[in-house]
Parts: sequence; C-alpha cells; structure tokens
Amino acid sequence: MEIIHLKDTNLQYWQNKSRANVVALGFFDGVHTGHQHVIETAKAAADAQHVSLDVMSFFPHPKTVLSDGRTVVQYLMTLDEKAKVLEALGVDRFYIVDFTKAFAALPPEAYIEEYLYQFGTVHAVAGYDFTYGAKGAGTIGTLYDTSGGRITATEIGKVACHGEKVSSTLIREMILAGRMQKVETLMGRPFTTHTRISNGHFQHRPACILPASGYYDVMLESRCHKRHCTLYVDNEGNHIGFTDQTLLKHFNNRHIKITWCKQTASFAARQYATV
Ligand SMILES: Cc1cc2nc3c(=O)[nH]c(=O)nc-3n(C[C@H](O)[C@H](O)[C@H](O)COP(=O)(O)O)c2cc1C
Ligand SMILES: Nc1ncnc2c1ncn2[C@@H]1O[C@H](COP(=O)(O)OP(=O)(O)OP(=O)(O)O)[C@@H](O)[C@H]1O
Repeated sequence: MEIIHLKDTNLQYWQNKSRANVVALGFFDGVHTGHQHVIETAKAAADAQHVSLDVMSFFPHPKTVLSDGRTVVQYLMTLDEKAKVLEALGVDRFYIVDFTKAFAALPPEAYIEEYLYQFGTVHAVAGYDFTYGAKGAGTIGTLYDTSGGRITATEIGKVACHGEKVSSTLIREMILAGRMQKVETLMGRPFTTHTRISNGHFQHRPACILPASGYYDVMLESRCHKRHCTLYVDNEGNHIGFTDQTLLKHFNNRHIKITWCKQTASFAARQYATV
C-alpha cells in the first residue's frame, strides 16, 4: 500500500499520478467496525470495477484545526498503525490530506473536482453522516449530482452496537472508562498501543489515548518476547508501570506492543485493598 501525504504544493503532482479508483472517505480513527464496513463495501466495488481501492483521510483532526488547537483529540492510533490496518483491509493507496482551514473552506464542488475527479475517482463510499466542503454542506447522498453525474456513490447506513452508533468518540469514552471488552467489540479487535520502555520507563506518546487509571490484564510483545501480565495506569492517566518489576528485564529498552485485554481493578480499589 502506498501512503501519500497531500498538501497544496503536491496536489497537481499526485493528480497526474492517479488512476481509476473507488475511494472510501472519512477520518477513520481506530478503523472500527463501522469504518470496516465502509472500507469493505468500497473494496467490493473496486474489485467489481477492476480499479484500485483508495482511502482519503485527513490529518490533523478537523476538530483540532477548526478550534485553533483548543480541542485536543486523543487519537486511538498513530498514522502508522492506521496504515497497517488499512493495508490488511486491501487498500492500495492511503491519501492523508493536510487538513487546514483553507481545505475545510472549499465548496463541495471544488472538493469533488480537485480531490476526487482529478484523482481518478469513479465511485465514492462513505457513511450516512459523512460531510465535506464548507460548513459540511456536501453529503454522500448529494455527491453524484454535485459531481455532474461523473462519480457514483454508495451511502453506508448506521452500524450500531446495542442501538448505539459505533464511533471513534464512543470508543474513546469506553477506553477512558476502562471498558476494554466493550472497546474490543466496537473495534472488532482488541485495543493496542505501541510504545518503548527506556531505562525502566514506558515512553507513552501523549497524543494517543490511554485507558483509565487502573490495573489491566495485558499481552506484551517485543520482537523476541511475548508475555501475559498485569500493568497499571497511574492516577494521572498518563504513566504505565509493571506490578511485577521482575518482568522489566525482558522488555527494557525495547519497542513493545501492548494489547489491553481487561481492567482487573480500579486504581482506588486496589490501593484500599493493600492498606
Ligand atoms: C472538503 C472538506 C471540508 C471539511 N470541512 C469540515 C468542517 O468545516 N468542519 C468539520 O468538522 N469537519 C469538516 N470536514 C471533515 C468531515 O466532514 C468529517 O467530519 C471528518 O472527516 C470526520 O470528523 P469527525 O470524526 O469529527 O466526524 C471536512 C472534510 C472535507 C473533505
Ligand atoms: N457506525 C457507523 N456506521 C456507518 N458508517 C460509519 C460509522 N462510523 C463512521 N462511519 C463512516 O466512516 C467514515 C469515517 O467516519 P469518521 O472518521 O467520522 O468516524 P466516526 O467514528 O463517526 O468519528 P467521530 O466519533 O469522531 O464522529 C465516514 O464515511 C463515516 O460516515
């Protein structure tokens, strides 16, 4: 899969390099079960038309840019992690548009012309609530007409869990509540983070979300070691540590993947228990 960072300065270059495609549109933080349905539908359409499957996403999150940085979005995954999951879903090209106020202000017609038609898009797939163009005026339902009938579109209905829309926002709330099994159901896979332990300390990237304070059953994996164990997230919610320090020797000064399986106790409950 190719990963292409689009900005004003290289737009024309990549327009010229484009080829016929079906595109899935959205931010796709977490690539949860709703997103997977959007991308799998796009994949089926791309295969049927014998064209490439592309995803067009943005970065940073629109909420952060449009609030001048006042709204901080704690991402469910890094762009690298997102790319790996998209690749596994069969995506050929992953475009990441530099989300700026100027981009957000594009009229829907201009977005469709410059970012879809000029990029070879023959068909677009997005959810029922996806909007594009200034003031969110464009929807997937209006895309065919706005493109002058040049790009067909499929609108995906709501993917829900117990009646509630599966969304990146809901998953963030569940992670911050420590409900990792619910998160796994919503994402269609367990929640994982990638980090490094340097000199005994977990180096967590602050831009990415961490589960609520508490104790967790986790799977730790480095290149040559894999172990089920307990980790804690401290009260501030931004430090991770081992409950059993003897495990440190296996993972110190290594890159590790943490799979967050289950919260076993809240921080307060376990501290009371040891008094
Ligand atoms: C051309 C274009 C303009 C957009 N403008 C806005 C905008 O003004 N406000 C906004 O919240 N999102 C804007 N978006 C983002 C999408 O509407 C969509 O909401 C976003 O990809 C996902 O954001 P969410 O995760 O908060 O729903 C724009 C997207 C495109 C392609
Ligand atoms: N539950 C869902 N059912 C159907 N389509 C969805 C669902 N969630 C997201 N989509 C679609 O997937 C694409 C990416 O969505 P987006 O990144 O806005 O995800 P989101 O989970 O709705 O995020 P947020 O919680 O920040 O609003 C969009 O086309 C969107 O309409």
